[in-house]
Order: sequence, then C-alpha cells, then structure tokens
Amino acid sequence: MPPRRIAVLGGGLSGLTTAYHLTRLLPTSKITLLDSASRVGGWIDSSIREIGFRDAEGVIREGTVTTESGPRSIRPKGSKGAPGMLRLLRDLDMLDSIIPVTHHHPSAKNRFLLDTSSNKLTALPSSPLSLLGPQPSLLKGLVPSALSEPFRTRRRLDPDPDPARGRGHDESVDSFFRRRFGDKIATNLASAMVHGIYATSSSQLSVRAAFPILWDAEVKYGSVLIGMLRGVKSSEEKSLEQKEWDELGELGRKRKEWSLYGLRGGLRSLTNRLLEQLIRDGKVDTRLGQSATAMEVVSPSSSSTATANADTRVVRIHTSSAETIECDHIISALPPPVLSRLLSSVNSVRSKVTSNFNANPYTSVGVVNIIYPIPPHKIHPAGFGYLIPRPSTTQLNPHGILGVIFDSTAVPFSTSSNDVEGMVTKLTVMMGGPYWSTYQPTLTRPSDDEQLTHNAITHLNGIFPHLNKVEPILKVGRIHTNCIPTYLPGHGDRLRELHHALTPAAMSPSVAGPSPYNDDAGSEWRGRLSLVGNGYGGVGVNDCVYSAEEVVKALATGQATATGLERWESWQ
Ligand SMILES: C=Cc1c2[nH]c(c1C)Cc1[nH]c(c(CCC(=O)O)c1C)Cc1[nH]c(c(C)c1CCC(=O)O)Cc1[nH]c(c(C)c1C=C)C2
Repeated sequence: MPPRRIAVLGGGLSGLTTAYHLTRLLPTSKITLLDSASRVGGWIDSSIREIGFRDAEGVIREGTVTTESGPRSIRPKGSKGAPGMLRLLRDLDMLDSIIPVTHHHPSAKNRFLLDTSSNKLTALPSSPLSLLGPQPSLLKGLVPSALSEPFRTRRRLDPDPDPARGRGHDESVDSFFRRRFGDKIATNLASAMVHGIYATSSSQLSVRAAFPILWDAEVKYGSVLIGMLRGVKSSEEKSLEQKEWDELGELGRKRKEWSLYGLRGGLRSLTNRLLEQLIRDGKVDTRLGQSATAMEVVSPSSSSTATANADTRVVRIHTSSAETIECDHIISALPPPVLSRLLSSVNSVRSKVTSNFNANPYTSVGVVNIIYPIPPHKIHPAGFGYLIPRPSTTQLNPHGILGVIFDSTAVPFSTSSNDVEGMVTKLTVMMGGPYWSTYQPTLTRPSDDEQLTHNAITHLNGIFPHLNKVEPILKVGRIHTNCIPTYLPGHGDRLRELHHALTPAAMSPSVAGPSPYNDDAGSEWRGRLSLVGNGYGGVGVNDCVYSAEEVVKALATGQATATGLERWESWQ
C-alpha cells in the first residue's frame, strides 16, 4: 500500500520535482514539503538584473540581463534523466522557455583550457580532424595516448591496498586516467574536467560513481576508446531509452540537434514554475522557512485509533517552528550529512544508516558574476569558456580559479531585439573547491564577497589585459558553502549498504562479513525513508529530476523497495 502521508524534506529542484510527481501519481496522499529557506530552488540561483551603462558611442543603454550563480544549462542527452527533464518541461507548459544551443553554435564547439604557465587559452579538440595538426603544449601527447589506450592492460579487479585507488571495485578519476591514458592526460585533461563538473580534486573523486561510462567501457571491452566507439549500454537499456524519446515525439527528435539548452529567465524559472504548480493544485502543504530539526519513529499520537505495534508506527518530525508533523514516509532531498544529523537527533547510535551518510566530503565554490559594458567579441573568443587544470603548484593559480564561463556566448539568453544582452559581456568566474581544502599549499578562502570579487577581476585582467581599462557594470560574488559532494571511491559500495539498511527487513539480503556497526540501529527507518538529490546518484540537474521521478514511481506502483538507491543493488 502506498504511504498516505508523505513529507518531502528540501525545496530545491529534487524536492520540488518529487512533490510535483507525488501530486500526479499519488493524488490522494497528504504531502508536506519543508525547506529552511524562505525561497525554493536550492543551489539554482538565477537573477534578472536591471543594468544601465554608456556604450562605446556614449549612448546610455538600459535593460535587463539574466545571471546564474548555480547551474545554468541542461544537457538533452548523456544521462538517464535527460528525457524526464524534457517531459517535465513539457508537462509544466514550459517548452516555449527553452533556449536551444545547437551543435553548430560556438558554445558547443569552442571550449578552452587555460595554460597557467603562459596564461594562454588552448582550444580543446572539437572533432577528430582537429587532432591531426600539431597540438599545443597542454595537449601534447594526447593523440598517441589515445591511440595506445586500447593496448594498455586491463585493471585487475582484486583488492588494492591503496585507498586512493579504491577497494578493487573502484578508484579515483586521477588513478584511472593515469592507468589508461598516462600522466599528462590525467593532469591536464581529467583534472580540468573534474574541476568543471564536481569542483573537486580528480585524485579524490570516484571514477565509477562520477563517470560510470568510462569504468564500464574498460570492464566490457578492456578499453575506454573502444567502449566509447561501440557503446556500453545493453540492448535492453538502449531500447528503454529510445522508448522514452519516442514518447516525446517531435521534441525527442529535435533535441538531437542540441548540444545543451537554457531556459528563458534562467533555471529558476523551472523551480518557480514547479512551486506555482504546487500552489495552484493545492495538494501540497508547502512550508518555506521551516526545517525539520529532529525525526523519530513513534507510535501514533493518542488521537489515532491504531495500536502500537511495528506496523502502525509513524514518523514524527519536529520542526524549527516547534511544531510536529506526523507522516508515514519521508522523502529526503537534503544533503546526506544533514539527514544523518536528523536521524541521529533522537537515537544517536552509530549505524550504517548514519555513518554512510557522512562518508563524502563536500566542496565549496566561490562564484562571481561580472558584466562589462562592451560586447563579448571585444574580450574573448566565442565559446563556452575555459577550465583550468590542476597546476603543479597552487602558486601558478594564486586565486584558486577553477574556470570561467563565457555566459554571453555559452547560452544566448537574448530574447528580443531591444534588450542589452548582446551589448555587454557576461562572465562567471568559479573558484575555490580543492584549492581551499586539499591542494597544497591550501589557499585561504576569501573572508568576504568583496575579496572574492576582487580576486576574480584580478584573474580576468591577467588573461584579458584589455579589461584593465574597463570598469564592470556589475560584479556580484557569492560563496556556495558545501554545495557539491565529492563521491569518494567506494561510493557505490556504501550506497548498496545503505539500500540494504533501509530496505524492509523481509526483503533485505543479509550482508556478509563482520561489521563495525550495530546493524540493527536505525532499523526503524526501513521502508520509511527514500533518498533523492545530488548526494547519491549524480550532481547534475537531470540526475536530480531522475532520482525524484524514480522514487515516486516506485512508491506509487507499490514496488518492494523505494529507497531511491535500487540502482546500487547490483554494484559489485
Ligand atoms: C556551481 C557550480 C557548478 C559546478 N558544477 C556544477 C555546478 C552546478 C554541476 C555540473 N556542471 C557541469 C555538469 C556536467 C553535466 C551537466 O549536467 O551538464 C554538472 C553536473 C558541466 C558544466 N560546468 C560548467 C557549466 C556551466 C556546465 C554546464 C552545466 C551547468 O550549467 O552547470 C562550468 C563550471 N561548473 C563548475 C565549475 C567550477 C565550472 C567552471 C567553469 C562547478
């Protein structure tokens, strides 16, 4: 029987999408959504800003521009959640808001790395043809490394004593690339890619959790290159995916031409629209500015007629406004460490349920949006932006810059002929992450947003000297503390353990081997807790939408388990 009363914790994209799907698939259930913030959206943070400036001819211009300090674009392929995201946009009547960026757009073709030894941009190869000529210093050796990769020996899947290389079932991205492609590619390409997605060190991040396709390619074909050419998905997976795209009709075909897409008004237009829909439907009790402070599994309150046995126990949530909410099921979209604190707030026994939630560190990213009153072609090449590989010493990157997004050309937000988007240059500088935590010597995290902004501008002036003479019209800095989890090697093993620990006892397979934990502790949560959000199966917006939809489907169709971690059942 699906739960009657469900509480969703967290009002970011994952929590809102969960609540939305609950209203569709479990329309008679009583749904409560809690978020400590007074606004929804979580890390999605778009702003429409009014600007005024004098252009090169001295004419005063006024208008609005969209800036993003979190995610800003969506990929129409390459992740399980890609069709679900487009379905969501269609069902919310938002297809007109899509701004497609086709494969021919400069943003799709021109991506750069910054060589910190020369402060020069290096174009990443955009096609096999571009690999034929001489390669710049950062990419020297790329072609021979790639061509020799299929002949490198395959990883032995036995236990490895080096924790950085995992437990034989996993290893870090850095270790994987060193083995398969050599030191140069690992240092220059893999580290930059990891900066641009996870804002962390490639030596810490699990390759299997973050880039499963690479791992699977080696397991299946003994080579990443051959795996990429032949594809790693089973024919069953491929036909299920194709079915989802076919169901989207013309949209499912059109998206093939897109490299990525943005949304008019920024990604916040999606989270705002979700909230609007929840309010309009009136089926979700949305409590903003109110968070859960503790949770426990208890016998129903005295007003209830049920008897106090294991089957009738309920979840009691204590909230920051000193209220209590009773429900049958929790769907948590909170960061796992925050959830762990809530779970152990009443019963503080050390269990797998609580300890595995705390296994991954989180990275903090400084984000600075800057707008200059001159068009982009006067400043930078048209393209997506640049990433900075991990330098040999942090002194070569004294402000700990991870990358810069050329927002004016990455996603063309311009919506009408009389707006000012095309007359200005929007840049976003991303910094921090491992420079503030793991890279040695560690750099000091700026003490305030002003220092952060100053560092971003100093960096840009060094790369584009022309900017030294131009005063920005707008500069806004913000540190997103603990915004992206770093999935450490062994992430999948820990999620499988968590899945078992949260699965109703009758369904739970026994996990072999001695355990340092009291495996019974936390067992009251079995069958009462589902997990969604970026703490588990991917940090992208598509991943978040996917995890939300899957959990709701599992609950609504009365699946044996709905932990949200079913995928890791087969991880070994
Ligand atoms: C707040 C900063 C973020 C950084 N990474 C992410 C966020 C939200 C998450 C992310 N970024 C990318 C992916 C890949 C898959 C995808 O969904 O597209 C993920 C999961 C790629 C990416 N990297 C940058 C951009 C603009 C994108 C496109 C997706 C998006 O709009 O977020 C640039 C970038 N992101 C980060 C850094 C340090 C960086 C540097 C230029 C961290």
